[in-house]
Amino acid sequence: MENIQATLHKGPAVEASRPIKMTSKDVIVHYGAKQALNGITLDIPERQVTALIGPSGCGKSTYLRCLNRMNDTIDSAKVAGKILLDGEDVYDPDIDVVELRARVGMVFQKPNPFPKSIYENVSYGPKIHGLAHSKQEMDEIVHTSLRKAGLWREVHDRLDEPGTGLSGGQQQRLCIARAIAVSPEVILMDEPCSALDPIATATVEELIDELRENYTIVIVTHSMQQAARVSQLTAMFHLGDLAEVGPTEKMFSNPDDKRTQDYITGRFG
Ligand SMILES: Nc1ncnc2c1ncn2[C@@H]1O[C@H](COP(=O)(O)OP(=O)(O)OP(=O)(O)O)[C@@H](O)[C@H]1O
Repeated sequence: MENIQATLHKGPAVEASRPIKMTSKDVIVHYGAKQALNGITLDIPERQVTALIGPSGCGKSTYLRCLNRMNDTIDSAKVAGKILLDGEDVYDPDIDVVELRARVGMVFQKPNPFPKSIYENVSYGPKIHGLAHSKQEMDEIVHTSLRKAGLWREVHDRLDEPGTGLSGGQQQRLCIARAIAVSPEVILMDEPCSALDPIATATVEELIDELRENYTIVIVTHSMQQAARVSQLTAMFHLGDLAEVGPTEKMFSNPDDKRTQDYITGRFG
């Protein structure tokens, strides 16, 4: 616990009055007969990093996937309850899911660039969403996204080379550039550093800290040091329940719930 306290982010703590970007109310998820989430009610503050922590199998990824309806792609998954983005029900039948996933983008555990050039990896989303009307506009989007993802300096002279030829950390930042290219409001990250070495992890963590200026970020992480370093709000999941949510500093120094206390001191998980 002392170690984690030493790594706590020294930036501004979560502001009590921060506007709420996404809200979930009583979210229940079943995979077939198995219940994975038991009724999650959680507010995600705008332009902050919210970390989802908890032992393996407690439902963190399931919850994350509800936020942009990625669970729709799993046949056995049934989602109940409400999830609102700026007050709008993301499960409303009139919602265009492709549009929703542009507004609420996702970065996965394993970097997954398309087997295409660096340029095409970033331009693909803007192309299908019709965001550029000329080659010049597309170049601008691609270059800006790569800059925001902290990758421009490393790749600007080889945009035509395959994205899969980059290092793991660069590939993950390429995936972040790809998410940024369609101007998302929220970026969901499911253990984005678990396949990366410590140096690439530090670079991605610094990037997450910069990105929160413009984007709302929700990150699933197994690393409590990472949650402490990058997030302002931490939500602790346990066996499909939300055990506790609070400012990261408080969660790692003085949690209210015994399950959080036990988890962060390594008693289980
Ligand atoms: N596609 C699926 N089909 C059936 N059950 C699933 C599926 N995905 C997850 N589950 C189950 O739902 C529960 C929650 O899983 P989930 O992956 O959300 O947890 P997690 O906290 O993200 O775990 P981890 O930290 O190990 O990634 C687990 O019991 C898991 O086995």
